Amino acid sequence: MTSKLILLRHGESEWNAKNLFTGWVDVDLNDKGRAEAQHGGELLASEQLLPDVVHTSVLRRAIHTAELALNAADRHWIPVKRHWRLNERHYGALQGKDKAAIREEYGEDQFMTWRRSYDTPPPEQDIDNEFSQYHDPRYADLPSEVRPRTECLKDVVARMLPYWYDQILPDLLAGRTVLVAAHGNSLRALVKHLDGISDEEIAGLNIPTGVPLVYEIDADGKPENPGGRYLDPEAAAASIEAVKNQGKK
Ligand SMILES: O=C(O)[C@@H](CO)OP(=O)(O)O
Repeated sequence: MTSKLILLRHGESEWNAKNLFTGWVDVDLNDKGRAEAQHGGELLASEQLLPDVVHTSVLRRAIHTAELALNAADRHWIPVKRHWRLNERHYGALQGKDKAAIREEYGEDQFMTWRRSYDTPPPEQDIDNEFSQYHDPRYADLPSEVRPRTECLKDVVARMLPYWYDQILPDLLAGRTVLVAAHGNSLRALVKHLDGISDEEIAGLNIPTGVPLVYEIDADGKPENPGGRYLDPEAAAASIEAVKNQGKK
């Protein structure tokens, strides 16, 4: 028996369009992002991939993407589970900064190390910075040492995996079709785990906005179709290219 796992990165956000490092800043979708989310849901409906449960982060760009996609698939009524462990990577002191300006100031190597290396986090963010979430009430129950001030992808894998094993995988093993609406880097962390991608190779993997990626998960929690299947491969390729080139003027 296999179950269907659908990964959906949120549609374009206001800060994706402005080329700003976002991380845990709670930025909303723009019009293009809303249209992408709706289109993602239409693709699900046309393939009869109908989620039984949805897991999202606690950030509105993922929450709204899930709502728009499920509405388009007529599945707006399914149970929702939200958790900070699915949040975007915390981008530390880079949150709110212009990607092209950072690339210019620090050079391509440092810029790409901060963006895509597996284990080098950006500098820590001051907890009183205007783009810090340290005092945000939605994280009030988290012990202060768990509230990130910066994260590399390795940190995201470590905080995301307990949620995978405790919440998402049990839904799949119960035979449910599961939608995970999340973020570029939290989904890179999950895909790295599912496909067994090495720490080096994961640097080259980007997730497109708003295009469902479907895995068939077996009874051991492993994909029967490694790499998954994008429901709109052309749109996925175009969006992957755009994500890759962020920060280039
Ligand atoms: O700014 C961010 O939070 C992420 C996702 O939009 O960007 P990047 O692709 O550079 O990791």
